[in-house]
Amino acid sequence: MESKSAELAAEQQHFDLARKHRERVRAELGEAPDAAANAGTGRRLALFRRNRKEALAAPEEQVAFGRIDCTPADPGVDDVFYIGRETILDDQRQVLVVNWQTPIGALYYEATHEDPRGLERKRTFHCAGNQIRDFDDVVFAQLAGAVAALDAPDDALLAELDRGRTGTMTDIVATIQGAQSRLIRSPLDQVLVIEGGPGTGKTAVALHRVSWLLFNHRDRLRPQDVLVVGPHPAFTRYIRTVLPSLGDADVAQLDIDQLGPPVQRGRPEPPQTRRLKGEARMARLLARALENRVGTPEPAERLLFDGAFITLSGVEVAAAVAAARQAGGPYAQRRQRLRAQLADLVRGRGGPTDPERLGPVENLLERLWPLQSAAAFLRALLGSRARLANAAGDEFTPDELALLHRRGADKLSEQIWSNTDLPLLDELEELLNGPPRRYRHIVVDEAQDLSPMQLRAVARRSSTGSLTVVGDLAQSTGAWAREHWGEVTEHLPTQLPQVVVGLRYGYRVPRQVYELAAELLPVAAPDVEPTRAVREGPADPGIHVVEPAERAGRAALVAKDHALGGRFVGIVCPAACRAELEFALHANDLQWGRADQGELDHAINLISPQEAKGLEFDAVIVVEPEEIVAEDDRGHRLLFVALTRTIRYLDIVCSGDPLPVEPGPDVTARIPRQRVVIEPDADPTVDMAQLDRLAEDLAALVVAGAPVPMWDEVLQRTATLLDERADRSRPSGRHRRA
Ligand SMILES: Nc1ncnc2c1ncn2[C@@H]1O[C@H](COP(=O)(O)OP(=O)(O)OP(=O)(O)O)[C@@H](O)[C@H]1O
Repeated sequence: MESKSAELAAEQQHFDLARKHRERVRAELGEAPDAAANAGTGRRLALFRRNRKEALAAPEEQVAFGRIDCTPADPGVDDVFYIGRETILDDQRQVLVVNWQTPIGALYYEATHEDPRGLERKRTFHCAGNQIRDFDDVVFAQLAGAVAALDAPDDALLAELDRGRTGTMTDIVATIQGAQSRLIRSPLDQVLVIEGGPGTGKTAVALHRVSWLLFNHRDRLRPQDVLVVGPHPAFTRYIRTVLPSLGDADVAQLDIDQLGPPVQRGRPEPPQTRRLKGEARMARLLARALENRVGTPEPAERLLFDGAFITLSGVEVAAAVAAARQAGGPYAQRRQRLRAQLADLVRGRGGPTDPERLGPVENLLERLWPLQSAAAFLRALLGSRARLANAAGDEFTPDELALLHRRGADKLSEQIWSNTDLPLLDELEELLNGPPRRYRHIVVDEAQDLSPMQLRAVARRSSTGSLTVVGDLAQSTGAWAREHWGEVTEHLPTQLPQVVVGLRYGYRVPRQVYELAAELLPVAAPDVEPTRAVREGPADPGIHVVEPAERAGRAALVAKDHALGGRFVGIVCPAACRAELEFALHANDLQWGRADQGELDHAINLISPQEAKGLEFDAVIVVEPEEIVAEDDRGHRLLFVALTRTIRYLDIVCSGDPLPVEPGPDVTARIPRQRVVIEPDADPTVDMAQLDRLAEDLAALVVAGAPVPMWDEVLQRTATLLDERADRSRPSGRHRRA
């Protein structure tokens, strides 16, 4: 047998050769002459070359991450394949490296001791750039006695998971696990629901599935045919570089609110209204309300053309309206049809034919079938009790209609919309003008929280019914917290089979942290199976129980400590503690990123528990779990989400119960995880300049977070929050505002 150093040298020779040919291709793509017959083709060729070139791995990157040795069909003939991000051929078109997306690539990920898939050996390379440092072998034939070892994660995976995090997700091509690979490669023509606990790789799998589908269904799917929908802007920013790094730059990635029209947002709403406006029966209410806008003709319609009247009988106009009502298609298209019929009637009576002279027809049309925009229509509908009642049918009670009713802004341009208005506007847009741009495959992440109206907005963008739906019922919160996937899939296209498949191994959350978070599961989601954490963390969770007045200062100090250690930090903070925390960060001269503005670009980032969904950090500080639990009807799930955002360190800073699991005794006593002991600082002293800066920051927050007409409301709410805080921090209440 060859010595390891001889083998390493031979492997390095292969890596060097493959790299040489990859660089040859790069040079050729840069130099290829413009042989196109015309300018359009030339542009397309140039674009193709640019995309091809951008898709090539960087010159310093390793050419392959693995190698498989197949059992040779002919004895004496080696069947060895190197697996990498892209296929590399030499100048004789001999394959030096095989793309991970090919069926041969699948063998690398999916061979197991139980089913070696015809492999003798699987080799994993450890490299610095294109320089091989070492490799590990799994020799399948020798595994009979060492099966258990395979259950443990391999070194390459552990090294990848230990890598420090930043504000952007990276691809996992080199370490895709068998179960993940099978989901990535499952058929295009289905609604595939990928479920699994936090950090099982659902998002990563869904994105790699997009790349795999694009590669393997080139004939049916172009990058422009795929849409990825995420829960909020910070998530979209977090995942945005994965697909481009896999060579698929042109896939649309939007957050769910971007599916609606671009209107001014930020209107708050009570939970019952949010719930009601998300229901599917709202679609029927809108459709009826729109049909109700169609008018009834007079018994005789007299139209004045150039000084002479033409009379159309009410019966014939009503027949034209009825025909337009019954014709299929969107409102605007049926309006066109009515216009044409009215013009025909006028022409039949000797009226003008020139469209320029058909003003009276336009007036009649506008009275019978008024032109509508989605926003103007919805503002008028929600602002009128009578219109709501007329459209309600027997589906809404008077109390429900009262929840929907609200006074609209005086001008449409000043209207502020809530998030639950957006799918209504989108629905109306389709009723008025027809379907939006459609896609052949759609990925929906964090789908467990979407309302039926939001799911309808996704479904109407699907031209084929092919979807990848990603989520976790144990993390389902908000007005539409779900218990079963059927509650989600019933609102999605049904022409293709619907399949729910689970991922069971947790790659993000260290064992110690997951065990703590999983104590919530019996209350949060009793039917959900816990995941199996694949690795240990560097430390037990730190529990800091402090006086209320110290809470924010302590959280800021813990964050600072982690940031100084070079870690990417997320502070998950309930709304009730947000202001005090911003104050404390400020007082400690710490800069922070704001997830509510889609920013995760600082060492320390401040996020709400709702915004935490889908994100991850090296170190997470969860502030006041009791408040997080109080923030949602499924508050234990919200806390579960918050606790499972860390890839390494977790700290809980609170003055109440660090793990409010109900029913049960105070858990402080039974948590043996007192890792961090930071001596509490004296109250931060604040000078006037600091107060000015704080005021400026607050003003900037208001300016960035809400349009001008809402400022009063925001400030009033802020005052209420401050009053509440003052009550809690100073029981005497002597500093309360008058
Ligand atoms: N096979 C793998 N190799 C390396 N890293 C992996 C692998 N699978 C998952 N990860 C990493 O684990 C982390 C969690 O993955 P991901 O965000 O996709 O999980 P998730 O199931 O969507 O989590 P959540 O439900 O909390 O949003 C990410 O950092 C991801 O890169």
